[in-house]
Amino acid sequence: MNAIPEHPESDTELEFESTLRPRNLREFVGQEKVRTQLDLLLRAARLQGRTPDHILLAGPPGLGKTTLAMIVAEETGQALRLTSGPALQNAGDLAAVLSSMTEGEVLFIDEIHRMARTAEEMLYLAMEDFRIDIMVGKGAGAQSVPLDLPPFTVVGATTRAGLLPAPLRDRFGFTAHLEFYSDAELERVLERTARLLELGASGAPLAEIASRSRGTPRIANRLLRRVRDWALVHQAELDTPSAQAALELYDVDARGLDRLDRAVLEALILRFSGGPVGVRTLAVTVGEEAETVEAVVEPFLVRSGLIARTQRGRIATLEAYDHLGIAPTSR
Ligand SMILES: Nc1ncnc2c1ncn2[C@@H]1O[C@H](COP(=O)(O)OP(=O)(O)OP(=O)(O)O)[C@@H](O)[C@H]1O
Repeated sequence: MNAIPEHPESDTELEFESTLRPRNLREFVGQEKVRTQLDLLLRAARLQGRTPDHILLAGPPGLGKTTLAMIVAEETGQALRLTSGPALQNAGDLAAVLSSMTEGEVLFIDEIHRMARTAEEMLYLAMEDFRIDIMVGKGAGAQSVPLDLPPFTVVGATTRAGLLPAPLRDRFGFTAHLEFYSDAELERVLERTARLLELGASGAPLAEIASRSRGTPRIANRLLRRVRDWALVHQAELDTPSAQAALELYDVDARGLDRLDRAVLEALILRFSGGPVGVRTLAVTVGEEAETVEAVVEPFLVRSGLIARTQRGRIATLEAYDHLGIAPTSR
């Protein structure tokens, strides 16, 4: 299991995240291209006095999708409604949300790829024509009653854009592909967080944390908090040795791999002779959900050059053997 979980788990973690969220596009660090594209889209809508087009945000967890949805609402001066794919398990669940939307509101649907098919079909119509058909009554007497909706903007977020059916993908006027952050960008995220938390830290220790944060702001902020705890308990400065000691304690290695990443790599090398092997088989071997391995572990390990995707499955690279200190001759 992850020592530093990918998703916020406790109320304090959630509260911590929400206090750190940038409130507008200027405060949002990195993702230059997406920021420029989004800024243009919002400004054009404002100039034309209309609601912005629907927006799809795609990318691994913790890169800022929820934050961007909140920024869209903030920048358009509208309220944000939050729901998620798993909460929309039938058309009725979605109808309840849509029928109470007011003009211009922003509807954020997290994990939109996990909606039920019937809800998805209702959403196509709502996004395209701002209309839904509601079933009233049951059995032979059931009737479909059309309901007009005011214009609104859907912001969908997904870690798996490929799983969205094409008709739904096509309803979005703009798809933003969020990329992992560079170490320099993460350092800027951490500088901002350190300032907001009044930690008085800058420079080298933040660079150390940034380089172990898997290109992900959520992880960077989380690790900073663990380092702060360590420095507090040991009555030490929040400096580079404190950062190294704290991160070692939480099993985050010099390249940012955590226990789950290493378990996947070790399984690939030791149990499957370096591959090729399917990602689902790897997930079962390490006792983790396939979706977590596919959406979180694999993109990071591929980006780090430690595993490669081939047509026949995943293979460990020489760098992976090197990183784990295993001789490639054991292949
Ligand atoms: N570009 C950024 N600049 C500064 N902080 C950021 C940025 N992106 C994300 N963060 C911070 O990282 C944390 C996680 O971001 P967010 O919840 O928006 O990610 P997400 O992509 O929606 O993740 P998930 O898909 O798991 O819900 C938040 O605390 C947010 O403040």
